[in-house]
Amino acid sequence: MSWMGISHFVPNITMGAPILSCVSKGVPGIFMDCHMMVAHPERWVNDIADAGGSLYCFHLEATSEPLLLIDAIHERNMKAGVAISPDTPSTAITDEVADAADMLLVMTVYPGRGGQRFLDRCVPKVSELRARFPHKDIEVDGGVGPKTIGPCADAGSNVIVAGTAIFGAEKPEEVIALLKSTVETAQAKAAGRS
Ligand SMILES: O=C(CO)[C@@H](O)[C@H](O)COP(=O)(O)O
Repeated sequence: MSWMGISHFVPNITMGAPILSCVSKGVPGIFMDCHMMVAHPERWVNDIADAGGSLYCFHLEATSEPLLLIDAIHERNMKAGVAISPDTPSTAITDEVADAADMLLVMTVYPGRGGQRFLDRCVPKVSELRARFPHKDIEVDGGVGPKTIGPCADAGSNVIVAGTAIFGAEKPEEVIALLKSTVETAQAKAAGRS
């Protein structure tokens, strides 16, 4: 599987397991990328799996046993994501953890709320992870929109979370199209270089 061929776009909505359950019933087959900005992420794996979660992304800072947690997520047939907050270096994600995970998430704002300013200083972490893991899904989340997607895409991010940029837009579909096309163009450029 080549990351060059993968590009997800994830509209960001804050919700818990009961709402996920309703969404999964109402939209059968929907891929629900669940970013768990919680302490003790081990506690919620079963609830999210039962509610129809597709990917369970936990914060590396919130667990001392990331490999066991990834196993528990996989046992419930979900993909596993590993997130790092702005002050955590990319090197905190060991090769072993990255190999076990399905996706790595570089937060480009501090976890907590939407509408924060994009932190440019997090972008080099995307490049570092892309260099180490050419085939891994790498997500960015926080302050991503038409003005900030370029550096994320060029750094090698192929999974984009956007909240304010979409839900605050007059024409959300145009923003979505722009985010997607920026990632696709960057991927095509990177493929030409390799
Ligand atoms: O929840 C978080 C950060 O706490 C992020 O997922 C943001 O909510 C993304 O929203 P925007 O920054 O795109 O508005």
